[in-house]
Amino acid sequence: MSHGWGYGPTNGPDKWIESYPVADGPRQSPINIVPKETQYDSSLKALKLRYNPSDANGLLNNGHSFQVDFVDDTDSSTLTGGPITGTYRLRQFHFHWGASDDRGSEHTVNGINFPCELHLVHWNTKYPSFGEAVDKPDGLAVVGVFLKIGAANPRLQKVLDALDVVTTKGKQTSFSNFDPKTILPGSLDYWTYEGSLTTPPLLESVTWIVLKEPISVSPAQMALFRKLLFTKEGEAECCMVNNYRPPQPIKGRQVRASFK
Ligand SMILES: NS(=O)(=O)c1ccc2oc(NC(=O)c3ccccc3)nc2c1
Ligand SMILES: [Zn+2]
Repeated sequence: MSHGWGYGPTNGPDKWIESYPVADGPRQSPINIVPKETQYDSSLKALKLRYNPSDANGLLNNGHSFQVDFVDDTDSSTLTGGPITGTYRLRQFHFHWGASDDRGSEHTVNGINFPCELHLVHWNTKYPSFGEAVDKPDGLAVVGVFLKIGAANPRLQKVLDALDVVTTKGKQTSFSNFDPKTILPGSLDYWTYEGSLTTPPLLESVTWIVLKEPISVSPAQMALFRKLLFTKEGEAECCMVNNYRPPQPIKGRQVRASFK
């Protein structure tokens, strides 16, 4: 790709392999989850998510999505239990969404797309930093949460209300005192499998933990995501929509379920 990767016809997911050959590797993400083909594993532990709202530290339009960053220099916001061993620290969360409510998620369930998917990105503290962890097979754990069209979700509103000042690539704004646990569903039942980052560099370093229960989002709230732009201030505007990679080949991987 002569220019940076993206989601358009000339730099989108089908082109990423030109610069990132791992794109057709053995453990790529996302995948289509077929519940009937998953295996219940009674040895899987309950997820333990312990987040400190004061670790929230800004909101950024990175040109591919927007992310809420977290201070990750102590174990104050962590993921433990679940399918992982040890302690993983929350670094950021972000979303993927569609141009319309019929698509936008990265993972699918029985081939069904959701309009949006939340990713909470954690790194393994057996490594000194995110940068050291990002290319290790057990380096990252990402919790994926589906958003399903329904009633407006008041817990999302604080995040969505911050978007109007970060519409263009590179814009950031202060964002603090936010507990990501408030945007998780009531049940923490999950599917888990070994996968990758879903955007370049597509590193095969992610233990995926996809929650079975979606959270709600209203059409009006989805419209707020779609007011963001992929482009910088002053450039020809390109709406930030369809920033999702389609499901990738399972290549013999087992998807385990934490629930019957
Ligand atoms: N869609 S995804 O698979 O969850 C996914 C995909 C690609 C990602 O790159 C990063 N980088 C940082 O967070 C970062 C953290 C600290 C410093 C620099 C970058 N997180 C990612 C998550
Ligand atoms: Zn993501």
